[in-house]
Amino acid sequence: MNITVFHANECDKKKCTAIKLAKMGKCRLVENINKIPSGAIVLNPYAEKAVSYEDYRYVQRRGIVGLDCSWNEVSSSKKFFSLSKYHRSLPFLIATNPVNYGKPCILSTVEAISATLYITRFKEEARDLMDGYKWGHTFLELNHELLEAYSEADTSAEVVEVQNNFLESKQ
Ligand SMILES: C[S@@+](CC[C@H](N)C(=O)[O-])C[C@H]1O[C@@H](n2cnc3c(N)ncnc32)[C@H](O)[C@@H]1O
Repeated sequence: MNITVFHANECDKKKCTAIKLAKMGKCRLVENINKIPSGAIVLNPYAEKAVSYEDYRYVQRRGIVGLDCSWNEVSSSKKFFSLSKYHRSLPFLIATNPVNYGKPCILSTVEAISATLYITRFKEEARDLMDGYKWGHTFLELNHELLEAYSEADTSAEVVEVQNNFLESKQ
C-alpha cells in the first residue's frame, strides 16, 4: 500500500503521528508538495466529497496522502487542492489520539489514513497501521459501528447518508 504524508514541519515532533508512522516504515514522508503521487486520494477535511468504497481502485493503485501540517494551514491554504483531483474528507468519526481525544472529525494523520483504509475495505491494513500506537485500538473500537457501516456503503453519497442518519439518531 502506497501511503505518503506531506510533512510541513509544523508539528511537535514527539507527538507527530506521521513521523512515528515513517519511523515504523509504514509511510513515506515528503517535504515538497510536488512529490505527492498524482492520482492518489488526498485527505483534506475541507474536501466536498467523502471517502467511500468508490475510491478503492485509487487507493489500491495510487495510494493515500495525508497532509501533516497545522490545522490553520490546511484550512487557509488552497494550494493543496491543486495537488490531485481526488480530495476526500472523512465522515463523522471521533479522535482517540492524546492531543484531540474525544473530538469529532479532528483526526490525527494516522487516524485519518487508517479510517480511509477501513472505509475502502482494506481493513487488515487499517488495523496494521494502528497497531503501532498505544491508543490505536481504541480508535477502531470506539468508531467500530460507524466504520463498519461506512465500509458497507458503496458510494460517497451513501456514506454521507449513513453519517446523517447516525447524527440524527443522536439528537
Ligand atoms: C492537520 S494534520 C495534524 C498533524 C499532526 N501532527 C498529527 O500527528 O496528526 C491531520 C491531517 O489528517 C487528515 N485528516 C484529519 N481529519 C480529517 C478529516 N476529517 N477528513 C479528512 N482528512 C482528515 C488531513 O490530511 C489532515 O491534514
